[in-house]
Amino acid sequence: MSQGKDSLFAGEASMIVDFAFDERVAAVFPDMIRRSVPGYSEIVTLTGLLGRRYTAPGSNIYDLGCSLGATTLALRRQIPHADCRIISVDNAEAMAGQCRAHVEADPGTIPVEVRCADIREVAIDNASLVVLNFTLQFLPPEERLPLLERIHAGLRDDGVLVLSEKLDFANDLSQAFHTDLHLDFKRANGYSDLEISRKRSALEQVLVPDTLEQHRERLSWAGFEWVEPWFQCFNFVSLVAFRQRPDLPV
Ligand SMILES: C[S@@+](CC[C@H](N)C(=O)[O-])C[C@H]1O[C@@H](n2cnc3c(N)ncnc32)[C@H](O)[C@@H]1O
Ligand SMILES: O=C(O)C(=O)C[C@]1(C(=O)O)C=C[C@H](O)C=C1
Repeated sequence: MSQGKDSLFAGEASMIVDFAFDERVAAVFPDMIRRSVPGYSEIVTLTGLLGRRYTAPGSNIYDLGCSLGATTLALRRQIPHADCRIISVDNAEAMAGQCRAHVEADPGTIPVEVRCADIREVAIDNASLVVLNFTLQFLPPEERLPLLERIHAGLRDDGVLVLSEKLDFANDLSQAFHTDLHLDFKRANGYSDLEISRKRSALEQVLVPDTLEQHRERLSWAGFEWVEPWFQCFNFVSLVAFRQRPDLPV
C-alpha cells in the first residue's frame, strides 16, 4: 500500500476545493484514513472475519468503493471458499489502479476483479456478501436508497451487507460529544487544527452523513429484515444488514 504521509491540508497548496479521491489522496490514503477514522484497521480486519462466516461457496463478494483494496485483501485472506469471486469497484482511476497492483502483489488465490466503475452502475448478482465501507456517505442522499435496493435484489436469500459510515446525530448533545472526541482523535494523530478545519470545509458538500436511525429506516425500506450495529467508535459505525432474518440458535 502507499506509504505517503497525509499533509494535503497543511501547506500553502492545500486542498481548498471540494474533497476528491484524486491522485494526491490516493498517494496518502492509508495514512489519511487510519489517522481520520477511529477503529479503521479493526473494521477492515473484522470485515474479513464477517466474510469468513457469511460467504457461501460459488458466490460473488462485492467491495463497493474499494479504494486501495485494504478490505478486499482482508476478505481474500479469510474467505474459505476457493470458488468465490471478489468484485472490487471504485470510480477513481487513481484508487482502482493501485488496488489492482495490490491485488496482483497479494499471494491470495481467490479471484479478484477490480473495476474502475460507478457503484450505481455495477450489476450485483449471486452475492453472499456486499461491503460498502465509508462509501454510501459520498452518494447524493436521494441515490442511497436506490443503490441499497439494487444490492438487496442482488443478494442471495442468506446474503449480508456490511455498511460502515460516518454518523450524524439528531441529538445536539450526542453530536457535540462525538465531534469533540473525533477532533481529539485527529489531533492525537498529529493533525493541526488548521488541517482539521480545512478538511472539514472540503468534505462539507461531499460527505453528507446520516443518523443511525436514518440508516436503519433506509435499510428496512430497501427490504433488509435484520440490521445490527457491530462496531462504533465516536461518530463512525459499522452495521450488518441481513436480507433475511438470520436463523441463529437463541
Ligand atoms: C472513504 S473511501 C472507502 C474506503 C474503503 N472502503 C476502505 O475500507 O479502505 C471511499 C471510496 O469510494 C469511492 N467512491 C465514491 N463514490 C463512488 C461511486 N459512485 N462509485 C464508485 N466508487 C465511489 C471513492 O473513490 C473512494 O475510493
Ligand atoms: O476525516 C474525516 O472527517 C472523515 O470523515 C474521514 C473520511 C471518511 O469518513 O470517509 C473522509 C475522507 C477520507 O479521508 C477518508 C475518510
